[in-house]
Amino acid sequence: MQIAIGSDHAGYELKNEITKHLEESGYAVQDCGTYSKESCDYPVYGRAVAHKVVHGQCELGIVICGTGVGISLAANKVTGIRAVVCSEPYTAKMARMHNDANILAFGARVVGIDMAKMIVDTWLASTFEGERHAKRIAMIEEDEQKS
Ligand SMILES: O=C(CO)[C@H](O)[C@H](O)[C@H](O)COP(=O)(O)O
Repeated sequence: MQIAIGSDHAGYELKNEITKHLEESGYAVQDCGTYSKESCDYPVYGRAVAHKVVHGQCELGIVICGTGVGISLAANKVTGIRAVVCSEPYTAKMARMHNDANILAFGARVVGIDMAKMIVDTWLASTFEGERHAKRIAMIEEDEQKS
């Protein structure tokens, strides 16, 4: 599976750790930047990961900033993206099972490396349940088309 990953400067080091973890777990990772700890703007990287996902170059995406908030807001501006901020595995699991989240976000200033790995592993191991949840996702998509 191809996974797109991106971060701003605040998430740069955690992005590298998570990339290594994903590759060791057998995933192919497309790194959308940033590529240093120099201060930069999270919308650039949230958008880049979101485009990889909506254009089918990657099945899923992971975005990291200080809190996960800014970069997920940016990703969610791209039609078809459902990005969620998760600080623990339960929300990550439900975000896949009920919300079919196609981008996972978290904050490098919020979670440590071990928690981040648990969040990522749980999210990737979970699958969308469909049924009543599919109807609700369709409602969100309908609203997206209207706005
Ligand atoms: O968007 C954010 C806040 O929700 C992220 O945490 C950013 O990484 C943060 O704003 C960057 O802050 P900095 O003071 O420029 O390092």
